Amino acid sequence: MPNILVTGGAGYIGSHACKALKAAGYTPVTFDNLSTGWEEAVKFGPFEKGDLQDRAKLDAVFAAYQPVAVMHFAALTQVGESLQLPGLYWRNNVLGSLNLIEAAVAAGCLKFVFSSTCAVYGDQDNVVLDEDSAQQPINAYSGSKKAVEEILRDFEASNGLQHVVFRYFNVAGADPEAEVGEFHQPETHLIPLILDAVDGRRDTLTIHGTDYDTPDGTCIRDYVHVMDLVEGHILGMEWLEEGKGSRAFNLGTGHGFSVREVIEHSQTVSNRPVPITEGPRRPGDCTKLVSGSLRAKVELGWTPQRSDLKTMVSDAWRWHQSGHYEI
Ligand SMILES: NC(=O)c1ccc[n+]([C@@H]2O[C@H](COP(=O)([O-])OP(=O)(O)OC[C@H]3O[C@@H](n4cnc5c(N)ncnc54)[C@H](O)[C@@H]3O)[C@@H](O)[C@H]2O)c1
Ligand SMILES: O=c1ccn([C@@H]2O[C@H](COP(=O)(O)OP(=O)(O)O[C@H]3O[C@H](CO)[C@@H](O)[C@H](O)[C@H]3O)[C@@H](O)[C@H]2O)c(=O)[nH]1
Repeated sequence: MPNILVTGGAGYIGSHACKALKAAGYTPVTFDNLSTGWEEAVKFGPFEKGDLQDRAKLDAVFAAYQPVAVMHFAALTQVGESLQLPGLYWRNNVLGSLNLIEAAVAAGCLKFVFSSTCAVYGDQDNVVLDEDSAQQPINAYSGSKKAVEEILRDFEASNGLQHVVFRYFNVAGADPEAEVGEFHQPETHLIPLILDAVDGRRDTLTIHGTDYDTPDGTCIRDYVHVMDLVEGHILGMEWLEEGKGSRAFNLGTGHGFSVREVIEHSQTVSNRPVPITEGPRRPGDCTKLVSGSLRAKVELGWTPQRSDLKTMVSDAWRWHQSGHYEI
């Protein structure tokens, strides 16, 4: 089975990608420093503990496993933290990615799949966000992702690095078999926080801002199921294997849900009330992020199967109740 180097394979999305890669006939080799990930989540292939900034370790891993491609999920991902600590984000996400890209090119591994974000488009109200939309990041996190996209383009020009960039909208849900799921410490993502409030792990869910220019005053996001998202990555790998060249794809459903709508669905799925508190806006948040593109569907043949809100919350709830890595 061909090896794929999966950076961030101990994290939320990377661990689901490893499961999908194994099912598709690849061996996922996880490279992760466990800064926000969990060794218990590495279940589907070998684990190499290491930091993206350790070039010698990266070179050794490329030499040992001879991966045919890289899937690069490893990053720091909290918008709020990136506003407080921009240097940390630029160093970890940009210098770390540059190191990885240089190591891949040096090893002759010229197929690269990168986790970017719809947040690279910034706060563009009433604009359809397609892959050609202007990129106007409003925080260091999304700025770091835009920078890595640019680095990839430069290494394509210089070394022929073929890359697929996926700009995710809000990733949600969990493996329906609950082998892996979402667990961040601290958690900042809406759905797991709602479920924590539902089952008493926290007192309340604070709604970050109720005065946005949206129908119910709360932010709107486009939620996509993590299993659908990682299936998109398998299609992205096949795209590169078929020599179709570098391309950027949004991965979202095109349907937006407000924070209050997500809370309502969570009450229905869990059949329990969600205790809420209305709080101020969270710095760095955009009002509305919804994908306006069918490119992944049309060109990759990506057909999301589980990305309706009820299924996403149900799968997250099942995982939530099955026990976490850290117990
Ligand atoms: N979760 C979302 O909704 C979302 C949306 C858009 C984009 N993304 C992107 O998807 C990717 C995965 O996100 P996630 O939600 O799974 O995050 P996560 O924190 O669960 O996983 C990230 C993993 O990367 C590892 N890591 C971080 N820095 C590293 C370094 N320097 N060296 C080695 N390993 C390192 C962490 O230990 C962790 O296991 C990230 O690149 C993120 O920016 C996520
Ligand atoms: O306790 C909470 C947590 C979140 N929210 C709101 O819920 C929405 C979604 O927030 P969250 O789940 O934290 O996701 P985002 O901040 O939208 O960011 C995610 O989605 C982005 C793409 O949209 C990615 O780039 C990021 O990595 C990923 O964390 C936002 O409006 C938040 O203000 C609350 O109201 N209360």
